[in-house]
Amino acid sequence: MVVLSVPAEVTVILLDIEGTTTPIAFVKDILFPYVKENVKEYLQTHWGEEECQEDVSLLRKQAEEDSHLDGAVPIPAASGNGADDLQWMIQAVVDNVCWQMSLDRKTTALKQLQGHMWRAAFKAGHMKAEFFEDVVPAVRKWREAGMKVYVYSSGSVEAQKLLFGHSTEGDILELVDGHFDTKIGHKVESESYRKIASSIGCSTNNILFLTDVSREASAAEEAGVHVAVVVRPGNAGLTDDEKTHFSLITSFSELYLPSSA
Ligand SMILES: CSCCC(=O)C(=O)COP(=O)(O)O
Ligand SMILES: [Mg+2]
Repeated sequence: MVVLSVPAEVTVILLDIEGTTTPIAFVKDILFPYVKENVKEYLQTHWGEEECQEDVSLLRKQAEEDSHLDGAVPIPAASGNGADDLQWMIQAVVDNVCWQMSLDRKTTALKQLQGHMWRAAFKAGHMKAEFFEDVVPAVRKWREAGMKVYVYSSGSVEAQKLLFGHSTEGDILELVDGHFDTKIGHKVESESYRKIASSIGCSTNNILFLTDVSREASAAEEAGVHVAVVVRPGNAGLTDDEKTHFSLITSFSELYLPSSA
């Protein structure tokens, strides 16, 4: 087995979700279709609720910022003119959400609504999050060795907690010391990793970030974070340069912690 030695200065392991702890197929074939298929009904049912109105306001603000983009779908402000107006507005939100999802956008507005929609499905037991089989045993081992384990995903913190709280491995939320999402910044921006280190109370070089996306790995690396790119079935391929530049692992069991020897 290939082994990647974790530098002695690392005290925090920061985990991406999609393509790292969890198969991309679970996100693309289960989580995302659930949103596309149910968003209209969800909006119709929850429209009058404060949380839903906050989600719509955030989506509208995002739509304004996106107005220069090709194919962008605007969300009009409510005119208050009866049922037809409401249905028209709901349809605009549905179209906007579907447009964003067709581009796999990681906006906070989209991720917040998705998280709220998944909540009902997870809590009712209709969905269980999949984790690669090496994840839970490795995370337990790291924690026993004194490592802190954090999650940084484009999925909202609420959605992350749903996944870890309702997984095929049971409720594994207690294995995570904390969560970060795009509210701290985007995963392809190095400043996000500096902010995460500062929020945890460590230096960037105390963190090892595991991700499947090389642009995220580069951003983290630029901030001084140690990175390993995780190669899982179904993940996007890497270029030859990326394969040479980054440390690669195919399973969390390939990480060797000197402190756990
Ligand atoms: C709480 S994870 C849901 C997956 C998701 O919405 C997503 O965008 C995955 O992004 P990641 O940063 O985990 O690759
Ligand atoms: Mg990922």
